[in-house]
Amino acid sequence: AASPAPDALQPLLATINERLSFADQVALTKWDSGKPIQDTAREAQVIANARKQAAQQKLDPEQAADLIAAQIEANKLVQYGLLAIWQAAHKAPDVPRPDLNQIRPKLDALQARLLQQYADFTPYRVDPECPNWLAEQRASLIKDALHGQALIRATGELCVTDQ
Ligand SMILES: O=C(O)C(=O)C[C@]1(C(=O)O)C=C[C@@H](O)C=C1
Repeated sequence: AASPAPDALQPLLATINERLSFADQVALTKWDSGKPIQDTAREAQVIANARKQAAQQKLDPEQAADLIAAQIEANKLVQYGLLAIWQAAHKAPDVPRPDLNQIRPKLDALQARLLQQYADFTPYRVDPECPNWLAEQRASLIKDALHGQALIRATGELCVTDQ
């Protein structure tokens, strides 16, 4: 029988999903401000933080950077998708939203946990069952097509299928 998913996977996916869920709030601030979704300087800062944090967590800085880069790509995928929907509708949801400078510290705050959980899962990335575990556990987190695609993007490099 196939081996069950390691305990390290579920918390990692929960944190990946938590980070992704901030994309909706970020997109609303960008709708309001008209600022571009892409903020290259901020991305460089987030990734530089990941490299620094990796050193403290027995994690290869390049792998930490790659993981966070995938999270940023997934975040933008949600934002572009939502902005396109709101543009077509000429309106965005009328819900209260924090400022971008209140959301960014929340993204920063979960990053150490995300990297720790990634470090804990690292030995299982090469397991031949990894893609099956991922497919199974992702399914329960998907709330709609857009966020589903983004979660697929966010976790697209978690399993190492050849080397
Ligand atoms: O902070 C922002 O402005 C975001 O849109 C969030 C985020 C991220 O995922 O960290 C994504 C896209 C930007 O290019 C920079 C950072």
